[in-house]
Amino acid sequence: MNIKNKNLGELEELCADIRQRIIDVVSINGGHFSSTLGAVELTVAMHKVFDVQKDPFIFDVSHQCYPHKLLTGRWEEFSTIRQFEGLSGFTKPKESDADYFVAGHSSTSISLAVGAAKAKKLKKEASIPVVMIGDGSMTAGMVYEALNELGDIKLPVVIILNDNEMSIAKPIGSISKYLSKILAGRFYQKLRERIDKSIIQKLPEGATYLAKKIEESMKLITPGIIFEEMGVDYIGPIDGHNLEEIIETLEIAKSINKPVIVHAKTVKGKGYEIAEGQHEQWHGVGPFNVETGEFKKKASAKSATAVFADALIELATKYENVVGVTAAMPSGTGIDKLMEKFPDRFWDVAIAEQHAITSMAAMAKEGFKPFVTIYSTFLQRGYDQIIHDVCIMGLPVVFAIDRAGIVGNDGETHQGVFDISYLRFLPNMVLFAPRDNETLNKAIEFSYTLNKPCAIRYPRGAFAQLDFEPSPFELGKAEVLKEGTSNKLFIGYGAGVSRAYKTEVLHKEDIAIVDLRFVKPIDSELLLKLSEKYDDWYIFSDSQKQGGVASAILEMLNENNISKVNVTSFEYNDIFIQHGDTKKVEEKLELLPEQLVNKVK
Ligand SMILES: Cc1ncc(C[n+]2csc(CCOP(=O)(O)OP(=O)(O)O)c2C)c(N)n1
Ligand SMILES: CC(=O)[C@@H](O)[C@H](O)COP(=O)(O)O
Ligand SMILES: [Mg+2]
Repeated sequence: MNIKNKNLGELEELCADIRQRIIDVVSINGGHFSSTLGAVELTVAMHKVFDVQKDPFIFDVSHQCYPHKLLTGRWEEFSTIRQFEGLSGFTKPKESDADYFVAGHSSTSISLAVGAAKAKKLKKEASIPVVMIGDGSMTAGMVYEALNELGDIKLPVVIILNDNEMSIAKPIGSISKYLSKILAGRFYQKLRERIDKSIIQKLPEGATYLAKKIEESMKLITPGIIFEEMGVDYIGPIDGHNLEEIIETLEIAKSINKPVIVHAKTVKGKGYEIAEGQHEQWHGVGPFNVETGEFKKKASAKSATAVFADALIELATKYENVVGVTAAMPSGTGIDKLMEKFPDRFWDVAIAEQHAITSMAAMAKEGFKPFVTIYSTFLQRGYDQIIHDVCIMGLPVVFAIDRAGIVGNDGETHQGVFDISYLRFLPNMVLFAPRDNETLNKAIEFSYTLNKPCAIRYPRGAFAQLDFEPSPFELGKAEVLKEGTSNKLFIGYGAGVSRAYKTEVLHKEDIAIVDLRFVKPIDSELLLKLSEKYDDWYIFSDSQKQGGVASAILEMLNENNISKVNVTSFEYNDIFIQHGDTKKVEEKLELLPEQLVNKVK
């Protein structure tokens, strides 16, 4: 859609249409709602002032990119957003040239802009990267690594800081307090403008030293001093819903040919009154009734997250040295309940996965039992910290890995499929997984007794319930759930156990089922014994095949010179898994029990 020739009134009408389209579609499909509604005017202004054909438009996290999708040829297709084989909920260059990069994890945008600006300069292309980043995403370290270089090399980059005073939950830390102070202090901005007009501009020509001194002292009352001191100009705060003000400001920012932050104050959920303001539940939503704001799907079974949180509350009540963190996902990980009950022992550290891990490593050294509660996908951010600060030291940090396996509509940036592969080869690390709610309780109990780093994984949503008696975990011990009369053996890990079980039920033969429980250390004693009885092994696990559970089993068999066993892995094979309803995605991957049973046959 070319909006360059539209006047202010037409652009305002367009904003209203965009909002309506978002409300209509997200109320049916679900999606990231309040962030995207709050970014409508900023996005329209970006498209008015910059040229998406030549200026990289970079959306941080990109969960707020729906208006951008609507403005770049995806108005009709928007009804498929986050659906299987439909539009992605995030930016995705394969979907449109207007999407500069895939994003889904936060705080990468300014680094991308720095790289893009360097490239454009070398290629002698006239182009200005434009970033949109939220206040929550400004808490992560990568942002400051990028600003550190940007303020030094001073390439032209326009950073729109979309400040709605919210992360998913309430924002945490001194950066967010600082930004709020700026928002409260528009007075200083006015004062600065007045000093500029009444003093500096009236100085006689040649009084550059004096002008510089006044300019420097004014920085002390400049709202964005922290950015200015880093070498990046600051303009703001402006009203991020006032189209005229935004367009004017972006024109200035574009013209100065230097790195600049435009600080815009916005309201999350703007335009849908029920969601307006600081309401965490409107960040990411399921289908809802537009009239009443009531969510349509009620959770039926208790989620693994809720089971985990209750188990941890019990543990923390029993043992005072139990502590824990979340990196900006308090409700997503269930840690909100622990922060409420034990405010001195559980923390939200903002979007700072690396810091979360290393700070908990130190707590472990001091004799505490820390739980790093984190989504599988976001644990990737803290990989060096796991190795360098936890595993080398052999510290008893528990990684409670939520959203393991396919997460559904968020898609490839958020699937929790790599954790086993990237953790399994780390010395000192113990990896185990519960198969259902009862064994999740047992897993948490067991984790307390381990004096080593360990990781427990569990899925998004609820476990399928199984009827097997939950026995306590014992280090490196698997469990035979059922013997069989055929020569086949089903081995499940975590939520894979229930898939193995469902497949067995559909099969005509009587097949043995083992819950592996530990992928590291693996129960070689039991598996070697089973190799005498069963020749065809099938591995069920919600994890990447390469380096995953079947890999661990094959390594063990190879080390023990067992060649008579055929191993078939029903893990994900070397693929970034796309978005959509989990069942549809699994069907496409041919991983539904009714599909697996045919493969086994
Ligand atoms: C590395 C990483 N950690 C956590 C998240 C989960 N997450 C997605 S959006 C978000 C909040 C971002 O807040 P902000 O940037 O202010 O955007 P808003 O939704 O307020 O517009 C969080 C924590 C993520 N995407 N990436
Ligand atoms: C954009 C982002 O990273 C989060 O909002 C994420 O989509 C939350 O996922 P859950 O819905 O699984 O908590
Ligand atoms: Mg925000």
